[in-house]
Amino acid sequence: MSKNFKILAINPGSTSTKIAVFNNEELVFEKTLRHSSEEIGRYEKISDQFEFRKTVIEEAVNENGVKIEELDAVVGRGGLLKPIQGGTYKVSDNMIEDLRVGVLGEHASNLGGIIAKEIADKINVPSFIVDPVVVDELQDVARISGMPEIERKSIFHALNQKATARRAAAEMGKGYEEVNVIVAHMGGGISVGAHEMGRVIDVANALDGEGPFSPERSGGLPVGDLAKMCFSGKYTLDDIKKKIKGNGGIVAYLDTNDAREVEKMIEEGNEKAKLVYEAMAYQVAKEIGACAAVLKGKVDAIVLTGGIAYSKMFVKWIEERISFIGEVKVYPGEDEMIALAQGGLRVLKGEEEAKTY
Ligand SMILES: Nc1ncnc2c1ncn2[C@@H]1O[C@H](COP(=O)(O)OP(=O)(O)O)[C@@H](O)[C@H]1O
Ligand SMILES: CCCC(=O)OP(=O)(O)O
Repeated sequence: MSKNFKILAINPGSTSTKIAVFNNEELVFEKTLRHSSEEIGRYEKISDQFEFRKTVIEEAVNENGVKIEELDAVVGRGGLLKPIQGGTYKVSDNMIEDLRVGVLGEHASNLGGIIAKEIADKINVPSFIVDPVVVDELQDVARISGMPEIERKSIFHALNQKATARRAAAEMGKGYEEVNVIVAHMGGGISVGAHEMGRVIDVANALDGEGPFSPERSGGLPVGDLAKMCFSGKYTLDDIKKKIKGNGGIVAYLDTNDAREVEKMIEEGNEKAKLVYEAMAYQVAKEIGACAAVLKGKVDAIVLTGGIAYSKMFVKWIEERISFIGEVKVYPGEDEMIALAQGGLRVLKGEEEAKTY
């Protein structure tokens, strides 16, 4: 009989920490802890959230009757490393160093690898990351921004985008490498990617002022007005960065990062909440249209996923504008936890060698 591997999967997002334990691919338990903008806003830097996020993870493991010593591996969501290919990577000291300094910036996922290694090292088992947010498969033409000093970057929900695109392909009876799919992941951050035959050839950078605005990010902005704001003397660089990421989007307009609260406001007749929420759906739809052009109109399916895909109202607003492009598949939440476990399992079972960063 083949060995059973017990794996802890850790997924820090901008508005949540998701934790799961698997026995091979079988779920033992899963827990999602949501973090309000107020709770997250207390921390100056992402690295300051290390203790808080590690503690909630260890508590969840204990509360669900799993002993850390039983684990065979810990797999974390990969963060803002230097651009790399997709796959499973062993967490190494140089990776930890890049995640700590934020070589490509700050995001909660930077803590995924750091916490995974911290827990795994204590019990002498391996730690991995899978399909980090910096997976880069952009086609050359997509790298050109329009300003030579600035190159467009691939920063997105690679783990869930790839996992859900594979699921859509499987539902159509095909392999991921045989289909063209547009994936819109709608969580604390929003990314919309054009997947051509297994490669994400273009994607709006979910983190740094591209694409649709999101619960906590500004998305793309009119750059002339932004430049004026930057040099107005009213703001520091940190202030502007926070307006783009963390305190942007829905948080800036409505003071919450929780789409469910926005829906409550709308039910109570708040017209501003409705306008802003619909504008976010409008921008997602517009970006899906842009990806359809990238794929030259050859689109096998459009996937709507992430926490906000639970919202019937939001999904309907998007569908109204894009269903002419192709079949829309709605996968609320994410397939990230199982994708993390599977990435670790492939290595533990010797089916794949872990990549070195
Ligand atoms: N049932 C729901 N209806 C509407 N929005 C939801 C629902 N569940 C979660 N969300 C929203 O999804 C967002 C978080 O999505 P998620 O993919 O978990 O984000 P992240 O991983 O970026 O923290 C939050 O704005 C949350 O309010
Ligand atoms: C850094 C891109 C991925 C991202 O935005 O994740 P969250 O939505 O979890 O913040």
